[in-house]
Amino acid sequence: KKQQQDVFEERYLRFISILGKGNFGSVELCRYDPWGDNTGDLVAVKELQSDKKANMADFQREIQTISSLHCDYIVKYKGICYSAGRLSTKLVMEYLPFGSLIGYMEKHRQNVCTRRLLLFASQICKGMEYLQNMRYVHRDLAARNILVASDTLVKIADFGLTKIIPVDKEYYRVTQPGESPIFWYAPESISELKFSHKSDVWSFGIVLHELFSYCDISRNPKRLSIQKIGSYVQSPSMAIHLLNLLKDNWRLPMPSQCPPKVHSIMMQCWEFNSEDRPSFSSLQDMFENSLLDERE
Ligand SMILES: C[C@H](Nc1nc(-c2c[nH]c3ncc(Cl)cc23)ncc1F)C(=O)NCC(F)(F)F
Repeated sequence: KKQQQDVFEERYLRFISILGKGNFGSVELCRYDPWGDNTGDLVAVKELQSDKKANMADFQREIQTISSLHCDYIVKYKGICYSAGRLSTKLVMEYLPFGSLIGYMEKHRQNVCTRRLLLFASQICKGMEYLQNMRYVHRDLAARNILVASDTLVKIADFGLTKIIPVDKEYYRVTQPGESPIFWYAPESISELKFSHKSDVWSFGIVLHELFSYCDISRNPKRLSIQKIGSYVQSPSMAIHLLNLLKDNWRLPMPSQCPPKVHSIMMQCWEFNSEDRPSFSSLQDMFENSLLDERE
């Protein structure tokens, strides 16, 4: 059923600042203020950067995706705003004041304990479990696409690359790679452009590494992989080098002070064969247990 789309009138959408640039759109902080007295809500508004037709189809799919998701661990859809003359649609979402996980960690890493990292990990896992039950594959799960709602709540965002798994298949094969974040990609995604719930599990393992590295830029997956591959390698063959490393069982080095249980969970997410990786529901159980064990 077509969900009742909340329509936001552009004339009441007051621009405040640019929050950032996404896959093919930019997100602005606005206040929706119909009364004109600054009592309206702050909202995050995503609009298509360029007016390329191809992107418009992708953007419509992103709106379709996010408007169908209702989960505490996924950024909330609020509605759409038809821009002047219907030239382009804007996606209106809830505004999370604590910003992206990367920025939050840069600011607060001193007082984020292991227990809180495990809480964030289990919330991302719950969001991914919900996404899997809706037959969606995120395809861009990374700390840069996690938002912080409060000191004890994170949410998954940016559904620009999300695809629906067809009912008769276990995976989705994309046609063109685009500017792919290969350092978050499972081997089968690098070599065959195949994406599945199990390739999202691989990316979840990378997010775990980012979390337990406190999103330290000097230890981020891209930097650590390029250090291993050699920075002289140019991009198309970068993927081949990375794939061969993964075939030879190289994996990202464990973050310092990473609990052994979390180390083992990451390694399970990074099993070369997708069917050997855990599901998000079994990952959820592992977090329930390790949350109980973790003192602090
Ligand atoms: C392109 C946009 N970039 C940024 N967004 C925000 C942000 C703060 N608060 C927010 N509240 C709702 C939304 Cl949708 C974004 C923000 N902060 C810094 C950014 F660089 C974005 O969407 N990034 C993906 C993700 F949302 F997952 F971080």
